[in-house]
Amino acid sequence: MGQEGGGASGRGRCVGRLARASTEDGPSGGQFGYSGSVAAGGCGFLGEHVVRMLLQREPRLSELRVFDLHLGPWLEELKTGPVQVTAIQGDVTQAHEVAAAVAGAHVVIHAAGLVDVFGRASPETIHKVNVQGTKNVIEACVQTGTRFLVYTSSMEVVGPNIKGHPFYRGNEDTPYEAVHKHPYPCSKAQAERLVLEANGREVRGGLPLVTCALRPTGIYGEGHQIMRDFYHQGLRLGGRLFRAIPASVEHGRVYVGNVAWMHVLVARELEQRAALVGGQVYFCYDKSPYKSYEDFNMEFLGPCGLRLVETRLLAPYWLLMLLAALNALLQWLLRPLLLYAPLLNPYTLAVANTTFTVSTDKAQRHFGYEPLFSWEDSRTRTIRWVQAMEGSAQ
Ligand SMILES: NC(=O)c1ccc[n+]([C@@H]2O[C@H](COP(=O)([O-])OP(=O)(O)OC[C@H]3O[C@@H](n4cnc5c(N)ncnc54)[C@H](O)[C@@H]3O)[C@@H](O)[C@H]2O)c1
Ligand SMILES: C[C@@H](CO)CCC[C@@H](C)[C@H]1CC[C@H]2[C@@H]3[C@H](O)C=C4C[C@@H](O)CC[C@]4(C)[C@H]3CC[C@]12C
Repeated sequence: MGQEGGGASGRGRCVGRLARASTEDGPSGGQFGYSGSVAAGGCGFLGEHVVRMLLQREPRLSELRVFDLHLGPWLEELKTGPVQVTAIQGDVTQAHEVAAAVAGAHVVIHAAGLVDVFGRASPETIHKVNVQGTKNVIEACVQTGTRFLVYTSSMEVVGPNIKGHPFYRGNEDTPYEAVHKHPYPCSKAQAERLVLEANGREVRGGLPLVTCALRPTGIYGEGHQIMRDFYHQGLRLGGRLFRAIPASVEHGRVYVGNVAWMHVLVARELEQRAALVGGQVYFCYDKSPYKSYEDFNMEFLGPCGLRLVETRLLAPYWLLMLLAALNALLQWLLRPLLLYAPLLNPYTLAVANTTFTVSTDKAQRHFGYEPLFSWEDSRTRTIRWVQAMEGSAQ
């Protein structure tokens, strides 16, 4: 699955039936049927799976608009199918572009966002894309009369918090001291609140908006950039990765296909179950095992030839904290000259080193969600994807 930000097409260029978002030449409300959907961020890691899942598993769908800042070349292959797929290059921070893309759609799945816990983007940019962008999506629904909105939130809206409190097999009602300091979780928490508060707002035509938020834990699967990074790092280190986090720290993970399926299902069910689902949050879950972040990655990287070397004596936690702090300092010092954004920083270390796992059936109870992919399927698909990567150790 392609997910590189750049995509093949530059701003304003076309892939398939493609439009540049604008209120003048964008899709018009009358052009699309009742079953039209918008997948915002539809060319990202999760977004691509959502797009493909909608096309495979949503029989009522007649038209799909894929809205993204960077369009992927893979959209080309979708134009031959029975559903009318319109790729729209646009920016969620531009209200008029969002409104043009949303006009006349039945439902919007908003998975567009700036996912950055490494300090690549400024806090202002993260806020603009994740918070202002979400405001724009909500206002577009209200102004154009789109009634159903599914927002991709994140586990980080809850935690882990900076105090390192464990969230062990928690659910949507588990009390937890959510403390947001980092720009990314702050932005996701604000955006989620906006989406939930918008539930019940009157949209054009007089009917109420129905919204909900899905909170994935760490997503894995085909197209996962960080998995790719770890794999290449392991190859560079002679087929080894070094354990940095105790195996006892559990990190919640969920397969991308199941996260996509949950989005498609809730988008379908929002209309019939508006009173129950509207204004609700749901963790994304499946049967993936509870493991540490590194042990979980080894489920895929192990069969691809990498091994995890135990280094507790070589790398005690205080040393990791020191390295993370050093990385943060270097990032700040080098900022005027270059972008230094390694995986390890005080925030990522805290997230990786704090137990955060969910155990819930809320999505099953509210809208009949069952994981589409078993753990064995999810694992096999992810391993095949890693093996197919160039430079495989196999
Ligand atoms: N990856 C995870 O583990 C994870 C976990 C929980 C929640 N999430 C959430 O899921 C969503 C998707 O994440 P992902 O991992 O697929 O990230 P991603 O970066 O692969 O996808 C995000 C997509 O949004 C698009 N985008 C970014 N800025 C935009 C803008 N200004 N206008 C229009 N499109 C824009 C990007 O081009 C990209 O295609 C995000 O909202 C993220 O917060 C991800
Ligand atoms: C100490 C390192 C030695 O191997 C390991 C560092 C791993 C970190 C880079 C990742 C550990 C946990 C990840 C996050 C988590 O899976 C959930 C997320 C939620 C989502 O909304 C965005 C991505 C992320 C923050 C994810 C990012 C990478 C980790 C911090």
